[in-house]
Amino acid sequence: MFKRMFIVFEGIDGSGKTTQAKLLTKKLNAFYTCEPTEGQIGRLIREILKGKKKCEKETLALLFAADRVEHVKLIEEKLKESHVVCDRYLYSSIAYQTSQGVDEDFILQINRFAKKPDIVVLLTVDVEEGMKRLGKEKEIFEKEEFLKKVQNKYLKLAKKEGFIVIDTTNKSINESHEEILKIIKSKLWGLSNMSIGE
Ligand SMILES: Nc1ncnc2c1ncn2[C@@H]1O[C@H](COP(=O)(O)OP(=O)(O)OP(=O)(O)O)[C@@H](O)[C@H]1O
Ligand SMILES: Cc1cn([C@H]2C[C@H](O)[C@@H](COP(=O)(O)O)O2)c(=O)[nH]c1=O
Repeated sequence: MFKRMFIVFEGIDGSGKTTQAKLLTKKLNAFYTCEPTEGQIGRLIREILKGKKKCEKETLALLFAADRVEHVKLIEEKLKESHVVCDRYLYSSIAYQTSQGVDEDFILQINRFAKKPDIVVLLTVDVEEGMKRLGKEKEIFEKEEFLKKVQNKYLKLAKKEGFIVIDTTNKSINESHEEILKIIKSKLWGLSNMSIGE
């Protein structure tokens, strides 16, 4: 039977998520979306990430969860029409906010409404290489030591939850895309016997 897939890309800043999520979206004729969203809560989060506004780490965790409540509604709507490719989701909250020192159970509780993705792709990168790829205007989490902690947390989650893990460190954008596509195609065929782009 035909099933539309909810595919999530995760990884530290500079791992190549946006680039790869957009390439896959095009290939699958899917709907692309990201977190933080472009909505009013997402915009407030961006100001905090740029250091223009400050709040407690638990408040930030609650803002990400609130933004996600709105986002899940959109994702469910879009899944009626096509596959959905999402650039960051719940696992960003688990990896980043626990690395900031927020209690993991608190994060899981406030995100218990979150729809489970069908596939999660974790992109990894050597942290120094990832930092080099980023622009000059750094956001609050774009610091080497912090991102190492976040990546370790992601790798633990990947093992527990069965994410697809792809290292982009020494690969070109196209090489990473081909590797992702190959695995996603086999998963899609395995899950629903459907053809790509349907
Ligand atoms: N495999 C790669 N090799 C070299 N450069 C890359 C690779 N993948 C992405 N880039 C470049 O690195 C920069 C960051 O990529 P991208 O925005 O996709 O990363 P990201 O993981 O979404 O980062 P962020 O989380 O900070 O938004 C872009 O300029 C992109 O062109
Ligand atoms: C969804 C989500 C995001 N973050 C962090 C991770 C990044 O540092 C920024 C988002 O910026 P990007 O350019 O889209 O990578 O926000 C987080 O800490 N928690 C979350 O739930």
